[in-house]
Amino acid sequence: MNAQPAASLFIDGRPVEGEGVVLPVHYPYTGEEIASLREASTGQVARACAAAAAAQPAWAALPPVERGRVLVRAAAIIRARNAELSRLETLDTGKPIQETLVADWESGAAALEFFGGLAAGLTGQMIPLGRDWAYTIREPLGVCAGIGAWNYPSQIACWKTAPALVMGNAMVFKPSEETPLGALKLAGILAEAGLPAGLFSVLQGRGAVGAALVSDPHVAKVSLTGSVPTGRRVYAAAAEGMRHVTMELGGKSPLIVFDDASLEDAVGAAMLANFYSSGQICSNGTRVFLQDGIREAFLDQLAERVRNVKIGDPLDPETQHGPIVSPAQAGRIRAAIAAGEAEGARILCGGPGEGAFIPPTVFTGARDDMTITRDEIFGPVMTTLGFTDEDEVIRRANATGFGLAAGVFTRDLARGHRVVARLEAGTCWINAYNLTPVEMPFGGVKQSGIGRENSAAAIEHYSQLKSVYVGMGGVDAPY
Ligand SMILES: NC(=O)c1ccc[n+]([C@@H]2O[C@H](COP(=O)([O-])OP(=O)(O)OC[C@H]3O[C@@H](n4cnc5c(N)ncnc54)[C@H](O)[C@@H]3O)[C@@H](O)[C@H]2O)c1
Repeated sequence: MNAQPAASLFIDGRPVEGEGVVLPVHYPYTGEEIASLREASTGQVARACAAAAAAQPAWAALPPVERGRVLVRAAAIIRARNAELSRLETLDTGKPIQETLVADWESGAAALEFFGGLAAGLTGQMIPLGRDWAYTIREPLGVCAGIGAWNYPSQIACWKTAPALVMGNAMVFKPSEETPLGALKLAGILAEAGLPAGLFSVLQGRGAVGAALVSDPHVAKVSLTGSVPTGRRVYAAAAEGMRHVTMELGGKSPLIVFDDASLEDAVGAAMLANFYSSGQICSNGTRVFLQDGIREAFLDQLAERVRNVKIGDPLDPETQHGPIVSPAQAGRIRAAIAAGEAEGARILCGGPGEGAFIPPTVFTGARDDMTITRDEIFGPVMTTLGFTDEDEVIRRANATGFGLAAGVFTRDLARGHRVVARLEAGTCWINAYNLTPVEMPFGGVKQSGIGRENSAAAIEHYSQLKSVYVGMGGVDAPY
C-alpha cells in the first residue's frame, strides 16, 4: 500500500519537502511502510511561522462571515470525500474503518461547520458607564501553534484549527510523528476551500520539531494534545514567551455504575469507554466502579459481550477492534498488563495478545493503589473495582491527579446530578460515555489540562479582549 503524499510539509500555501531526518510511516495492521516523510528543519519551522505572521493581519481584517465561509466550504469538501479520507485515517492509525468513517473526519467537519457558522456572532460588549461608556473588541492572538497526538490525528487538527482560523488567527500545525498524513490532507482541503496561503501550515517531526515550533518568536499561542509529561514541558516552554496555552492531556477517568443502572446500557458504555479505538482515547473511563449489587451481573454480561468483539483487519467493515498504533505502544500496554497481574489483579478476559493486537482486556480483583488503577495505560485495558456507597465512590473516584472525564450510570437522575457535581473532572456524562459533540465544551481539570475545545468556549482560548473606554464629556483633572 502506498500513501506517499506529494511532499512531507505544507508551508505558505504549497507542499514542500522536509529538510530534516527521515520519518517513516507504517500501517499498524501489517507493519508495512506506506510513506516516507522528512521532518521539518529549524529553518522551515521559522519560515512557516514567518509566513503565518505575514498572512494573518489581512485574514483578521476580513469580515468574519467571509472567514466562516471558507471553513464551511472545507467541511463540505471533507464530507464529500469522507470515504477516501477515512481509509487514509485507518492506514495512518490502524483504527477500524467502521470507526474512522463516523468519528474522525466527520467530527472534524462538524467543528469546521460549527465555528464557520459562529463567525457572525464573534462580537464584543457595550458597557454603559453613566455619561461615559466602554466597549470590548475580541481580537485574534496572531500565530497559533497546534501539536497533535496520534489517536485522532485529523479530528485534533480540525478541532484546533477551526476556532483559531475563524477568530482571524493563523495556525501552524505539527501532527504526531506516528500519524502524520491527515493534516496534509486538511491543508490541501483548506486551500481548495479558499484559505489564503500562510494561514495553515503543516510541519512534520518528532518532539524536537514541536519544541522549536513552541519557541518560535512569532507564536502567540500553543494548543497541545498529548500526555501529561509532554504537557508540562510545552507549558514551561510557552511560559518563556508568556504565550497562551490550551492543554488537552491524559486521564484515568472513573465510570461509576450504581445498582439501579440499566445493566445493558452500563456494560455497553463501559465497553465503548475502554475498547473503542483499541482503548487509545484520552477520556476513557478506565476505572469502572461497580456497586456491590450489580457487580456480578455486570461482569458476567461484560465477559460475554467482550468475547464477541470482532478483532482483525481494520479495512474490513465488520472489524470492531483493530491493532495498536505502534509496536512501542503495544509494548507499553503489555508491560501495564503484566504489572497488573504481578500486583495480584486477575484477568477476566483478554490478555497481552500477539503482535500488533491486544484484545479487550478486563481486570477484576484490583485495588486503588495498583499501577493499573493509577496510571494511564492508553490501551484496551479496563480495571473494575467494587464499591458500597456514594460518598465512598466519589472520594475514590477523585483520588487521582487526573481530571479529564467521568461517567455515572444510574436511573436515579437526582443522584446522577449530585454525583457529577462532586466529581473532579472537566467533562462528565450521565447515562452516556465518550460522546463529544462539537456543541459541548471538552477539556480537563487538574493535571489533565487547561482550556476547552469545541463550543463557543473554545473561542475564548483563541482570542483576547481589548477594552476601550470612551469619554463623552470633559476631563475632570484635580490639577
Ligand atoms: N485530552 C485530550 O483531548 C487528548 C486527546 C488525545 C490524546 N491525549 C493524550 O495524549 C497521549 C497520547 O498521545 P501521544 O503519545 O502522541 O502523546 P505525546 O505527549 O507523546 O506527544 C504528543 C505530541 O507532542 C509532541 N511533543 C513531544 N515532546 C514535545 C516537546 N518537548 N515540545 C513540543 N512538542 C512535543 C509529539 O511529537 C506529539 O506530536 C495520552 O496521554 C492521551 O491521554 C489527550
